[in-house]
Amino acid sequence: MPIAFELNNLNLHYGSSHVLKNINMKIPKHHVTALIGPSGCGKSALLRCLNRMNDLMERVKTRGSVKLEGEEINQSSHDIIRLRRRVGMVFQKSNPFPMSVFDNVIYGLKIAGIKDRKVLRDTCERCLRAAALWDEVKDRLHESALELSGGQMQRLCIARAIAINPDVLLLDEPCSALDPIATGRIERLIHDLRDHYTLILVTHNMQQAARLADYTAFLLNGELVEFNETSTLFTVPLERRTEDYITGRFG
Ligand SMILES: Nc1ncnc2c1ncn2[C@@H]1O[C@H](COP(=O)(O)OP(=O)(O)OP(=O)(O)O)[C@@H](O)[C@H]1O
Repeated sequence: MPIAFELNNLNLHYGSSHVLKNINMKIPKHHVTALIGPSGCGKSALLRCLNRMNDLMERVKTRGSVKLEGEEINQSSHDIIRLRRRVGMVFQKSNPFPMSVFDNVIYGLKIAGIKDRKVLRDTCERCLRAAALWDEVKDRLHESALELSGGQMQRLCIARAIAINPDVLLLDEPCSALDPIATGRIERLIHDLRDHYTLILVTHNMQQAARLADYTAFLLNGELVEFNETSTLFTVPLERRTEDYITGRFG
């Protein structure tokens, strides 16, 4: 199976705390992989290793190898701008820019110097359709994005992330601030996007991981305890610690 990311002996320290411990995993391409585990176990830290967002933090030290399609990204000489173009990110709290819906979606293209109005218009429509938002906003493209609902804002952030044609989308608890209806829409969207992108999802919600993910990784205290097909991990976990977590005995 084609692999998007390959992690070998990945270690991360924030100051004196050892947050990720010898992580080894291969994340399949064009599938949904969920990262689950109790609060503070290192899910977001691991996600941030995949587009080097940890570099923005102070007193952080990353050791080991992270390869994206065979290319080492965890070295200072790696082109971070290119990496972040290939690996888009959507956060827990949607963060539309204070500008119109249209300008939000095409923001990355404008930064890249694309000015052709037709290209910008077509990209905007294509990405809003892909994010299942077009019908709701097609008559409000030039209104402020800050007037959208929370769920619409989150889909707008997904549209903005895919406008620059990434290979991978990192989703850090994208539904945690949403009601069940908006969550359902985002879940359907994630399901549909897997044909075109590699999706890696941090979630607190085990039902969500079970519904959406092809593969699930269970982390505990910075260790990768188990990484398997979701159906296997939730029905016949190999590790006692996984079983205890998914059956609610701790966490
Ligand atoms: N900027 C930082 N500086 C120092 N320590 C940090 C920083 N960010 C996170 N940590 C610590 O790293 C560990 C892992 O944090 P991380 O946010 O990855 O956990 P998580 O599994 O995503 O948790 P949650 O589910 O609560 O979001 C925690 O102990 C946390 O306190």
